[in-house]
Amino acid sequence: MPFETTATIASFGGKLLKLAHKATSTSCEMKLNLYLPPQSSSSDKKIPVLFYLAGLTCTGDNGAEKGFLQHAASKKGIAVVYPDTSPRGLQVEGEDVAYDFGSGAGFYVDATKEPWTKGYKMYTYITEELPKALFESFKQLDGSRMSITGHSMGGHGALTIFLKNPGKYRSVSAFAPISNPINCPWGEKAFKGYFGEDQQQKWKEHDASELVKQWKGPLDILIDVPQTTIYFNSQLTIPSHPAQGTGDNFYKQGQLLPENFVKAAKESGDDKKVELRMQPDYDHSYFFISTFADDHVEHAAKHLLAW
Ligand SMILES: N[C@@H](CCC(=O)N[C@@H](CSC=O)C(=O)NCC(=O)O)C(=O)O
Repeated sequence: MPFETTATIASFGGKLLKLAHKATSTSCEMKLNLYLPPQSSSSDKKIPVLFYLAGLTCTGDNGAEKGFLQHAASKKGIAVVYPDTSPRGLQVEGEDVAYDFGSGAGFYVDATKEPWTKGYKMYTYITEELPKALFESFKQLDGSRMSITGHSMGGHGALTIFLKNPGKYRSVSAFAPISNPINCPWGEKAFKGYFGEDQQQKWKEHDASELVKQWKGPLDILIDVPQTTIYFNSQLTIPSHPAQGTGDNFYKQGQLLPENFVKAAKESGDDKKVELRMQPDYDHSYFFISTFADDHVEHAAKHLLAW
């Protein structure tokens, strides 16, 4: 369906469009933000696209307003898409009960368990319906050059969507991603609800630490996690006691488990480069994301602008 543009806001020399469209996969109107860098109006060349998937409780506004990805995107000539994190207002019983399930918590999967099959199809929305609609409506976007990144639940979405679709995205990176959802409380709750407790194979199909074991060929992934221990290029040191004090409470609670992802990548081959940077003192918030946003856009640009 075509997009309605509800606002146009100047940002870093380009334009942030607030968009809405009726989506079939999610059975509702979906809102999103699209950042068009200055190059999209000053050049005839099509511009590549970076998808930013947000975390629990977010809409497409959190990243657009607080993530600061537009700063580097405007310099590199990259468009940024900020989708919503779930369908809205479907009147599914229980969808607004908890912050970590239902509204604002679609987990970028297609639910197979009732009653969530009604529209909790964020995997299809993000990988198929949204890009198709965008490339039909915005001819200056280059559908053959897409990258993906995300935060927390959105980091899980970015990693799994990239790993499940070889060749579709040029690169992936993540901020504090839920890296092994089948082994953390957030993931267990979501997958139990959207797939069912007995669907272990389905759970694994949406777990980055499982998917990376099956990846064929080289990988180049950037992950930033707020904490106080240093990891670099798969050189793994698992802390016996997670650091206390400042840092990421969700990491400390075992919700993120990035070590499991690095370990799985490392075990699956020497050509899997995962640069996991533990960033001292930062917390899980958008202060962390905005600080390292330039690096993640640079990482995407390295792949999007290479050919
Ligand atoms: N309200 C919850 C915490 C929710 C939260 O921290 N959400 C994060 C993403 S967490 C993983 O997906 C977020 O991005 N929030 C929006 C923001 O603008 O910061 C609680 O009470 O624990």
